[in-house]
Amino acid sequence: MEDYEEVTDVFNGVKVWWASGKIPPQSQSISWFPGSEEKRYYKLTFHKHDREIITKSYVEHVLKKGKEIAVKNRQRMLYTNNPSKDWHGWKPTKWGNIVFEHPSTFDTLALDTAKKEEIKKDLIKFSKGKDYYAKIGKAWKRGYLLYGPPGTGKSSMIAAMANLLDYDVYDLELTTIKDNSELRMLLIETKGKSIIVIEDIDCSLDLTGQRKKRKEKDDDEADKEKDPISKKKKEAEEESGSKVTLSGLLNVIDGIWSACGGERIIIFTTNYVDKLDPALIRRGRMDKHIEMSYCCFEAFKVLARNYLDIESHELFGKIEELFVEAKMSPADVADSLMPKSDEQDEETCLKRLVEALEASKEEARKKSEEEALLKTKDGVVTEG
Ligand SMILES: Nc1ncnc2c1ncn2[C@@H]1O[C@H](COP(=O)(O)OP(=O)(O)OP(=O)(O)O)[C@@H](O)[C@H]1O
Repeated sequence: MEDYEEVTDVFNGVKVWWASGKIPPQSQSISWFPGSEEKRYYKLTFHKHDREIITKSYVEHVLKKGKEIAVKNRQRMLYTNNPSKDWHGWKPTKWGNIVFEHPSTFDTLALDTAKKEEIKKDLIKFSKGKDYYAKIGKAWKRGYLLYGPPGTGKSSMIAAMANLLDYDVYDLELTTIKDNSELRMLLIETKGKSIIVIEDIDCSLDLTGQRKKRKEKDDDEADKEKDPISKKKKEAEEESGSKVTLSGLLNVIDGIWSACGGERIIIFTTNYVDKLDPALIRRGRMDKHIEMSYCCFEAFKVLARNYLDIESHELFGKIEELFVEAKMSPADVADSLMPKSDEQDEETCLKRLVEALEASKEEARKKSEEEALLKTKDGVVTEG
């Protein structure tokens, strides 16, 4: 309401009158904060015989609606954890934050429609589950594991989830956390109505190997030197000096953090789901596993609508055929579909995609031929 504005409202058939006003500052001194002493107020007027309904229900209703509107209008934040050397000083700096404005939504996400609906329903059920979680005696949290090759939309999915639920996002970078107690301090500081994301969990730390037996570990060392992911992991670990362990992470997820308030979603992403320790991703911890896979024709149609504003085209038939064998990530499909200049029309972009799909199909064919050849060779060697 503007200053000195008057409005009427009707609640369960009862009419009330609201007026806004303000009390000017008492002192005339110059303040660093202009308007800080000015007091705004609202005056509510109603008939005497409606007193009971107003004091018992209406005021409560107004406060509840007010809170809902405030949540809807609030700016959502993207938090990232600062290295612990920056945690001290005149203001708390464990988490740095910027306004979260990622445009991805479930409408713009290229994904099988049934899968999309299932995920949306799951999220909405969770967000409305306060009483249910209290009734069954479980912490109000839910874990998701998003896995799939690079560029299949894992980050876009997280943004779409945050936008659907109006949650903040905490992007937790494990490699800059010194040890388990720092991890605990960070997670305790997160607020409700938030999504905590640990991206590329397989690369963050050597979380996967912690539970292996010593001997098995030693045997693995030689292989690790050859494997690029293990090598990257080892380098990250050595560089950061982080001592966060798998058991530390699990303790925080299951333990103290669960007990201190609710409505948190935790998401792990990985490109290599097979490499994760089963303890990390078992149901109960990661309640829902979502595979983000290569683009299919249905997902392509969403991208064509987003990028070119088209629902159909004569090239769609050919593109549908090519998607049966070609393996392209939605990110690569999106790149082909995006006009690179004003002269490029939908035809040019679709033709570019057809070429890319044909190249990918050819690559897939060669690969399977090579694999078949290797299998035959193996057979000959065994027989010999
Ligand atoms: N399923 C999708 N729907 C819509 N856009 C997508 C999808 N997948 C990828 N994209 C597009 O490709 C870009 C990269 O995707 P994104 O970062 O979400 O992939 P990712 O799976 O998180 O990749 P990485 O594993 O490399 O982190 C996005 O900015 C988006 O424009």
